[in-house]
Amino acid sequence: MRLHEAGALLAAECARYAAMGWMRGTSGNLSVVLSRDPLRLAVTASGLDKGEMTASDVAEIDASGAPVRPNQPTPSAEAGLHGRIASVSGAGAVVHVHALAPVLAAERWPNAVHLRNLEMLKGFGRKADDWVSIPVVQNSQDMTVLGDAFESGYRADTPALIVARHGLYVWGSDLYQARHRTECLEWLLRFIIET
Ligand SMILES: CSCCC(=O)C(=O)COP(=O)(O)O
Ligand SMILES: [Zn+2]
Repeated sequence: MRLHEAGALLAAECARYAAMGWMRGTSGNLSVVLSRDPLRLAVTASGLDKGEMTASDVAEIDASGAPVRPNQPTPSAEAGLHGRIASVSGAGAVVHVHALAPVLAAERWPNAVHLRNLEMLKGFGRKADDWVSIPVVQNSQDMTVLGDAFESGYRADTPALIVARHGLYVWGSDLYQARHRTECLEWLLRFIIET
């Protein structure tokens, strides 16, 4: 996929998340894999209103989150974690939203949020009666620290990470699978808090 095509997809997806209230202010960021070897991702630009993105508001980064082209927008401050997640998991797209439910759940369960016996787990790629634990890591401004915390708790069957007092990461084979998983997991986290 070319960078401009990826930018158009990312802008459209951001508009959907913003409409759901999960990218308030300038929060949240998205990425999609452009190539696997070497790993290159298109990631949303930093500090913009994600509900107003255009196809040009995107940067190409490597696996460490470093920009690989001159004269492009500044990549998301969280680009390094996107690169790490895509590298470790093999995902084709990574979603980061600032929905409230994951942050509330992490306050209540600071190590992992456990889910079971819920039909919506099927929308997260699991069986309804699986035991599913969403890992929680402490927030950090250092993406290497966050990436190490992610990797130490990584399980291939659990494509999500809650960053305490910050937000939610979810990944999938493409932006659509990642969105469907994000929507279902947000529902599950809301359910577990409210019950
Ligand atoms: C109020 S948003 C704080 C930064 C953040 O957590 C985020 O998701 C957005 O950062 P970006 O650099 O991608 O705009
Ligand atoms: Zn964030």
